[in-house]
Amino acid sequence: MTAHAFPTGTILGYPRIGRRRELKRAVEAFWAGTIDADELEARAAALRAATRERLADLGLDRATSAIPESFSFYDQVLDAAITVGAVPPRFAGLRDAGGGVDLAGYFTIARGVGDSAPLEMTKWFDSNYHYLVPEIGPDTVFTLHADRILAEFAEAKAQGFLTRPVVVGPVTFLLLAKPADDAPAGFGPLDRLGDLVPVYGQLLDRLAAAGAEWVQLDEPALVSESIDEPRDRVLESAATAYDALGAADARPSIFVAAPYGALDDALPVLAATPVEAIGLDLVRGTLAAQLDPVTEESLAAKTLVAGVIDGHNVWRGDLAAAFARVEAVQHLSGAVAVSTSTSLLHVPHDVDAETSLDARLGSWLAFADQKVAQVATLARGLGEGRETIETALDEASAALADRTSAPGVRVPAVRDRVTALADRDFARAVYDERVAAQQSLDLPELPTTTIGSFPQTGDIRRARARLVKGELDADGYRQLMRAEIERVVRLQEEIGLDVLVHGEPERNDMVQYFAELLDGFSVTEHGWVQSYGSRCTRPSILWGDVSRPAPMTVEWSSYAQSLTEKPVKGMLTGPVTILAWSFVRDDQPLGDTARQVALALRDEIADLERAGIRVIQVDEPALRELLPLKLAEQPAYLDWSVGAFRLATGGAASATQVHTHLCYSEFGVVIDAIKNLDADVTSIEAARSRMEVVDDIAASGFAHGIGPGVYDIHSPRVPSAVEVQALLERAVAEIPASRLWVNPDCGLKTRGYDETVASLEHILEAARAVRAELRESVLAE
Ligand SMILES: Nc1nc2c(c(=O)[nH]1)N[C@@H](CNc1ccc(C(=O)N[C@@H](CCC(=O)N[C@@H](CCC(=O)N[C@@H](CCC(=O)O)C(=O)O)C(=O)O)C(=O)O)cc1)CN2
Ligand code: MET
Ligand SMILES: [Zn+2]
Repeated sequence: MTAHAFPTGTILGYPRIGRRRELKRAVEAFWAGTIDADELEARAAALRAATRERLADLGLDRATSAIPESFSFYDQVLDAAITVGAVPPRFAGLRDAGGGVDLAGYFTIARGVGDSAPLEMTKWFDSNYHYLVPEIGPDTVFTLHADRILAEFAEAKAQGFLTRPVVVGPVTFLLLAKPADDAPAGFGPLDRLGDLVPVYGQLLDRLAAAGAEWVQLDEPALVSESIDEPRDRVLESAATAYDALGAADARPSIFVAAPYGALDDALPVLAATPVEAIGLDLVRGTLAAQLDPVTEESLAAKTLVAGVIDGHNVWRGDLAAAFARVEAVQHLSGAVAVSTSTSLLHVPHDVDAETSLDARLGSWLAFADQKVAQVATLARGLGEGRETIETALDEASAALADRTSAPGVRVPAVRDRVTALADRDFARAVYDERVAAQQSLDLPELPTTTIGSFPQTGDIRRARARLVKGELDADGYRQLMRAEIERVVRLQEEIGLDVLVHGEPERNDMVQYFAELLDGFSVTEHGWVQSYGSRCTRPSILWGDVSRPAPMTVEWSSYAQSLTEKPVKGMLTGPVTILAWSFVRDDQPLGDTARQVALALRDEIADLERAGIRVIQVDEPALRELLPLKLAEQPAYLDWSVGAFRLATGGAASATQVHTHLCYSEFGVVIDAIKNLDADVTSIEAARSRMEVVDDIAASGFAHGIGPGVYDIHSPRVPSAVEVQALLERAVAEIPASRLWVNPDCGLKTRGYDETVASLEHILEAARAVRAELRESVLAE
């Protein structure tokens, strides 16, 4: 093969949802049946074309593979699964004559249909992006379906671009997969590497024939030590895969990207393979101080793609330091390129779209477009000399200095309160004492509840949009939300739930809502970031010291409680999750910031108690997400994160039942941390993995209340009562009924009312049936 020069500036990927969420709207319109597949394809193609032009305008080269083809209709891991033909048998009927699946079929695998549950969804490394988990068994037949990848490359070519296809690499693909249901014990997807790699080989072959000069294979799994596979085997697999792929004659040059941290011992392994370029995350990782001579020699012959612009955060940052990092890499290889540390998928499109943002704050920020421009600047410095970019470096340094001294960044009263904290602030009374005090709640066996949100209807969102636009005044908005709360409370009473919620209609998002009410945060208007599929969030920006000027939730919760005799759960988002789903200041340890947020929540809990709220849930769905990928960093993280939760809840009276909620599975790894949260009741996601997690819980000795989810709220499917009953029976077999709660996997905000009511009714029916079974078995004894 001919060696191709790598472009001097590139990015690992770009947001695909569209500057105004055009893709979300198109995809949802297709699901709703208001546009057909051709129309959806046309809109997606227009979006891709606009993205390429934009990236070229921002300074990425049109002709040298600088622009990545990183589009996806739903998820890049699902795309890879479809590309290699890994369609689970339950979806075999969706395949066409050639074995591929069309767009409708693709979405069906993502979202489920009838009795066929969708692929499981879980967090993509330590981000708030969710991927679909491929299911691989011993019999999965890998066959190439490259039509989409080839079509997008050809589409770019016709537009006058030579782009770089991006695909999840084979090792990461298998490491992120789970064994198919019928796989024998001891089987792991990685066992199939030898069968999968030839299909990637065919893909490279086809891309070369189409004229691709470079292809990017993303291998973030090589960075993570939190992977259920011995490290030796991971490294061996990387060597095997890239030796094999590299050996082909007809192939594009291979760029292996390793975002989300340092490659560490995987760097020598990749260096020893024939791949032409390696991407290093130099924001999270640093270059190893010492590399062995063989590795040094191999690296000298490769292109090193220096990921120095942070793809995971929105700060404009220290551009001069980033450039120095690029220069340091030049000691290793004569061929160095500038890039982002990760795909820009995690950041919004454009700061300039934020016309209401404080200008001073805006000058400290860089969203995707600004980051692309930063890459282009550094690439120019690399090619033409540092002096040609001196002004840009100085301007970034000045913005950084301005940030340090701006009002609100350091508030003495907030800092003094954190400094004064003592051990007792992190602990409640012992659990048994709390259980006794909470008897007054008078709950039945297997108490039923929901996770907090009820469907966010178009009416609710439109009301909020009108409030923002000034078409509805605060009082009118308040009346509409109160009407919604009343409706939700009545509905829960009719269905027969035991612990009610107010339904969270007033929340645009469970983090943004609090960010808008706390000092130290700012929010954006258009700063959308894809969370999963068509769902997006607008992460808030935590730039200063955090404090609570006034109560945030008391009015809504106490109104809901005034409507019913049943306990209404107060609903707060926990400190770790507020941090995880915001863009957080990087000028102090996260743990310090977490304590500030925790104190604000602690005051809110005290106010809720005073208002007569007896059950309070503090959601921490992101506890697992922020767990560092490197084992050595995990204990310190678990210490500050668990500490922040305990600080937030530590002031609650014994009679107040503190709940927490976590979703996105893999609880095994954080089960001790969950225990240490010391909540009275913990609800977790379990339905999509059919209660697998119950084994982990039983084995861990977890001894507080636990509600493994029985309804997968990410899918439009309504589970039958029989199905829910089977899940509950599985749970009762492992967990004492006295500690078991019955609830969905997560909040219901993305569901419609019809599905919600039907599903909750089935859940109640199943709970009653299992309660009856329990009574019978007691009588029988
Ligand atoms: N931050 C965060 N991260 C999270 C989660 C989460 O809830 N929050 N949950 C998990 C992921 N799950 C998610 C579940 C749902 C949504 C979701 O529903 N997002 C909504 C947007 C939510 C929102 O911000 N809503 C706003 C703005 C809504 C909106 O789009 N308004 C329209 C106007 C209203 C209309 O006419 O419909 C507009 O701006 O154009 C509001 O309600 O006020 C969406 O994609 O559609 C996102 C993530 C993990 N990570
Ligand atoms: N209380 C929140 C809700 O029900 C928890 C969501 S966790 C992603 O929506
Ligand atoms: Zn949840």
